[in-house]
Amino acid sequence: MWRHFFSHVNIHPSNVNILDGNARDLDAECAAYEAKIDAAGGIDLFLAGMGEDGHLAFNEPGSSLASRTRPVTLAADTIVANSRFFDGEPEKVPRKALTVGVRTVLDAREVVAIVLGSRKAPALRACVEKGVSHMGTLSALQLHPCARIVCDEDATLELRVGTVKYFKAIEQDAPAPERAPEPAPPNASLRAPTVSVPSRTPSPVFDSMHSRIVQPTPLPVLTKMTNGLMNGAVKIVVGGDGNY
Ligand SMILES: N[C@@H]1[C@@H](O)[C@H](O)[C@@H](COP(=O)(O)O)O[C@@H]1O
Repeated sequence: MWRHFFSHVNIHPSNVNILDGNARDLDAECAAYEAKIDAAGGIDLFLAGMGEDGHLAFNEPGSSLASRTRPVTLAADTIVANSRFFDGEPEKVPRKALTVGVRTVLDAREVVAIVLGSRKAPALRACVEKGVSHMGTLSALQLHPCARIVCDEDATLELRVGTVKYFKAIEQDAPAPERAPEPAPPNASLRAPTVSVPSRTPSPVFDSMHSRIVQPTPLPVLTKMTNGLMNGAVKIVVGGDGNY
C-alpha cells in the first residue's frame, strides 16, 4: 500500500490504517479496526479487487455475506495468486490473513472494484450475471446502492455480448466526468498526488444500480478520492487486506 499508493498521494501518515497481521491478538486487532472505521464516520470509498474465484477482499467462497473484519484462512488458489508478492513461491505465502468482511464493504458509501484480465472473466460473469452468492462474494455488490466494477475488455470475455453492450451504452450516455480543480496541499512537506485521472474513464463501468447510472456521480471517483485525501475529507481508504 505504501509503495504503490500512499507514497504517491498527499495523505498524512496518521490517516493511514492498515490491519496488522502480526498483532498478538488478531481478534482484538480486527475489532479495533471496525471501531476505527466507526469512529471515522464510516468508509467513504472502498477500493477493492477481485480474486479469480470471485472473492472480495479476502472473503473466500463460503464467507458469510454478513461478515466483518476477521482472521480468515486463504483458499489454495488465493495462495497461488498472491505468491507474486512472495518471490513467486506459494510456500512462502501465509495461510491466514486479516480481511474486512463483506458487510464492512457493503457499509461503505461507495465501492469501486477493479477487475483486470481474462483470468477473472468467469468469476466476473458469475458475480455480474448471476445472483448474489457467498460463493463469489463480489456478487454482494449487487446489493450496494453505489458500487462500480471497473474492468478491462479481457475481464468481460465471459459476459454475454448483450450485457457488455448494455453497459457500454450506459457509459456512452454518461457525460464525461469533470476534472476537479487541484486544491492547495495542506502540508507542503508532503508530496503532491501523482494519481492521474483520465478525462473519460476508458473501460466499461458497471453500476450496481443500473437504473441510477443515467444520473451518474458528477466527479470521477478517483478524483474525488485524491481530493479527499488532500483536504482531509477521506480519512480511511481500505484496500481490503493491504495488497494494494
Ligand atoms: N484480497 C484480494 C486478492 O486476493 C486479489 O488477488 C486482489 C486482486 O488483485 P489484482 O487485481 O491485482 O489481481 O484483490 C484483493 O486484494
